[in-house]
Amino acid sequence: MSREILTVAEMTQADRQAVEQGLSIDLLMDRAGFAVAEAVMKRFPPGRAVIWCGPGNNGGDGYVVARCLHDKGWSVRVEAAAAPATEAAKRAAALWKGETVPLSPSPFPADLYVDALFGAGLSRGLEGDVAKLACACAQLNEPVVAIDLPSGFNGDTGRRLGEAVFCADLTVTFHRLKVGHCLYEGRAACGEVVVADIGLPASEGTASLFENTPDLWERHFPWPALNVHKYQRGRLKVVSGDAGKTGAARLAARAGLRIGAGVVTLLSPSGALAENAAHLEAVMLAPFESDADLRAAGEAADAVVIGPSAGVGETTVRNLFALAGTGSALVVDADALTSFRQDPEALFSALDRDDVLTPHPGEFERIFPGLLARSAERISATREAARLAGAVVLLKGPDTVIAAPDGRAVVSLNGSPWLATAGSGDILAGFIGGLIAQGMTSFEAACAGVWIHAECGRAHGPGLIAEDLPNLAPAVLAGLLARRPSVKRSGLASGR
Ligand SMILES: NC(=O)C1=CN([C@@H]2O[C@H](COP(=O)(O)OP(=O)(O)OC[C@H]3O[C@@H](n4cnc5c(N)ncnc54)[C@H](OP(=O)(O)O)[C@@H]3O)[C@@H](O)[C@H]2O)[C@@H](O)CC1
Ligand SMILES: Nc1ncnc2c1ncn2[C@@H]1O[C@H](COP(=O)(O)OP(=O)(O)O)[C@@H](O)[C@H]1O
Ligand SMILES: [K+]
Repeated sequence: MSREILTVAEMTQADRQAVEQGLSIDLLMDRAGFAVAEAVMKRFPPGRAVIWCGPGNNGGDGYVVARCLHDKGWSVRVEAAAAPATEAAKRAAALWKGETVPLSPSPFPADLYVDALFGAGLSRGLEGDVAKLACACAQLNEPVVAIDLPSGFNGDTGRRLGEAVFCADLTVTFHRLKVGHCLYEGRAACGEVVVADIGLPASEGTASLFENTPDLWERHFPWPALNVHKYQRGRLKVVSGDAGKTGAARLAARAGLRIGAGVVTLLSPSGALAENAAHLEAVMLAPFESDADLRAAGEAADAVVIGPSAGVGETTVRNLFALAGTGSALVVDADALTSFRQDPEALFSALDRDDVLTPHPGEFERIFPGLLARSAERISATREAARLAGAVVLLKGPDTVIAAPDGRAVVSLNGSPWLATAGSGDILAGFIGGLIAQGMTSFEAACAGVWIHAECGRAHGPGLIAEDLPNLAPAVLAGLLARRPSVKRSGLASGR
């Protein structure tokens, strides 16, 4: 099942629906606290726990955790930042039979700490002793478990509400992931994230944001038919830069071939032909002299990647216009984006809805100046960018976001810093181009490309360089193929 990511308002709505359907807040709080205690007991041996409780329902959950852990033999100390202020929290606190002491700004010695101060709906920064404790919390060697979200973060943006924030090794949230778990810095502060089912009614159809998992796109993955020939597996072309700047395009071309495009051709300026020829085997090579040549090449392709080391300037602008007029879908990356920094509108008017822009934040700023800074977070910025461009936009980074002009949006959670290496974005462009060439729709190809790219990065880990990524794709693809229910019937499993 694909995982929905909710805003705080959507979570409140789910909450309200549950109450309307007769579920009591006390029952939900009990289940929430029990789920946190269960997650704790699964990971940590019994010992001394300090529970930091806030005045709201997040604190209410904390009193339930205290009760559950105490019942299981833990030695529990409850520290309250303020007296319980909601009716449910008051009742939960009353059921805690142990002592409750005022919050200490420096952590009392313990084996484990629970941050039950504030949840994802927090609207202002931490202050006073709570803020002091947050700073001390960062220095703790013992595990910290956050209920819902580490306190101090905005659940809708992942941004800190003030200077001081808590950080955790484990975060247990309820019903669904919230945006604040998925975007940095909130994401970095969460540690492992567990989404506990507390019996809220399913909100299917209401969320407009999803985690990028194969469930979203694997039904449409372009596995080859048994009797396919190479041209039917898709024709991808990649535009090379001039002599001395050709490696990035070759990386993209190789990635496109690895992800399954049947025929991949590097379109090379004549002056770079010898250099490219010296480094290519299965990837084919075709020269171009003019934008008319490129137009003809674009007509005979299913997808074209333009941008990796293409060169910034008029030539790339002309080349993009030539390709944009053809029937092939474009993946517009790197220099092809930067070439339009003076006139992004010209790029947008040349694009179709099946084209994909793949900027990193620097390139994003060049073609959508100020948009990231004036948006609440990168998801709304990417959605707006897709609407403005009339194309799929993929904003790269540790929390890559993919958005379509119709408002669909997806966040990737499987990336790793090993991907932050020169040329890694070129491989991603090639993966996406290769999938589009095979007939996948552009939004799904972008999602699948990002997911596979990240899985390759994880599979390799330390020491990864961009050249490694295409060679890691076969194992990731094999894993995807094995998930396919009809894999035996397709004949692909046996390789017959
Ligand atoms: N959704 C669900 O289905 C379920 C949700 N559950 C749980 O409920 C939690 C949400 O509870 P919540 O709404 O009571 O919010 P929460 O963060 O506990 O406290 C807000 C309080 O803090 C106060 N306050 C705010 N900022 C402050 C500051 N900087 N410094 C000091 N005070 C500050 C603010 O006061 P005010 O702003 O009015 O002054 C208000 O009193 C959620 O995270 C989850 O754990 C579960 O029980 C199961 C079902
Ligand atoms: N810290 C990180 N965690 C996860 N992914 C990252 C991180 N930093 C970069 N990436 C990913 O690595 C790739 C880098 O692409 P890009 O910046 O275009 O590099 P290049 O231009 O060198 O190819 C993108 O897919 C991006 O999402
Ligand atoms: K919390």
